[in-house]
Amino acid sequence: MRERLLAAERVTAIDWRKGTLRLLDQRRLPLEETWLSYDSAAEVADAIREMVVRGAPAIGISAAYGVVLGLRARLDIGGDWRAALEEDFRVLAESRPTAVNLFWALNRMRERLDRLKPTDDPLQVLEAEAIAIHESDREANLTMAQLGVELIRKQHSGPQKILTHCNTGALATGGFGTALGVIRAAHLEGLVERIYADETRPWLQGARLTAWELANEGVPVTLNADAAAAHLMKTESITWVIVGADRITANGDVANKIGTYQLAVNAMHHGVRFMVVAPSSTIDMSLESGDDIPIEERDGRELLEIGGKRVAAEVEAFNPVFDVTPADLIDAIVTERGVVERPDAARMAELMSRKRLH
Ligand SMILES: CSC[C@H]1O[C@H](OP(=O)(O)O)[C@H](O)[C@@H]1O
Repeated sequence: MRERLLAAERVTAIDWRKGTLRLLDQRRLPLEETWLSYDSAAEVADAIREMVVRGAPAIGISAAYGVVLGLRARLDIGGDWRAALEEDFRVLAESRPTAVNLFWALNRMRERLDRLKPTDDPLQVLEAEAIAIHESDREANLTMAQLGVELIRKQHSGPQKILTHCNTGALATGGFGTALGVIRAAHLEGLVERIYADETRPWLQGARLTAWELANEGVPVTLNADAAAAHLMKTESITWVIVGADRITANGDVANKIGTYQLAVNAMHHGVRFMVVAPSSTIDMSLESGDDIPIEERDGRELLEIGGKRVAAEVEAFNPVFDVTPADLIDAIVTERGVVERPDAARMAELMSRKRLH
């Protein structure tokens, strides 16, 4: 399956080449494929905040490259570059609050800096670390894709109708995707009859990104309004809801795109299995439960406007962009360390004690 997934790869969102970071501007997809170049940590922080690049793992990977850009600038200036670099770490850490992959990546870059030997070339070492973070995420996605397909096969044979939310594909990660990586692999294995993609208001990651990724690869996909998801579960024999995550806490609660929680409640009601797919860089064992996860609220204009054009009445808008699904509504969490079925604190701790499978 690995080889077929690699052969099927069409899309990437992050390009690090000869010391320059280029990001595919996801605000313009699917109508325009525009790449933007970045030369500083502050610019990368802006790109994350403005969702040029989005998706928990992709945010972490981009921030890691942002640290390298900051380091190069500080070294060029000279002086106490290590102290000056703290400003770059700060602006990157303040870009978005919920996806723990951002903080995981920044901590990993900081730890690598702290292990520098006097003979090391800081720029070379940090660039290698950022590239390793990027490549490790792609590898994790390949591993999770295989584990997710095995989980589907364990419950169902033949083509399935699967519903997914937001975008968890190559655009949200270092490649292949998390939930969408499982869906890609399931399609390659003949396990997909149809994918139902929630449009995912207000930013429309499903309508603009997931539908685009899947259509590009000939995966049968139908776009549906978020409000149609429960009706689809009731009338269309959907067997799985498969989603990503932005932060998973020690007890297995999952923060993900707004609308995920109501999908899980409806999935429970309709006997649809609920799978979360995320690398262990999304797991935050320092938080006991989902109650502790900071939930990002974005500008209400994302609700009041579409494509920059006002569509709503002149009213206040409430725009939290994540919600928390309790562990007891989740059938399985798939990571590159293995699968946790019926997640709880003990099972999450056991998972995190395991080595990565790749
Ligand atoms: C591969 S996880 C992607 C995760 O991130 C998305 O949020 P956003 O588009 O706001 O960055 C969404 O929660 C996805 O599940």
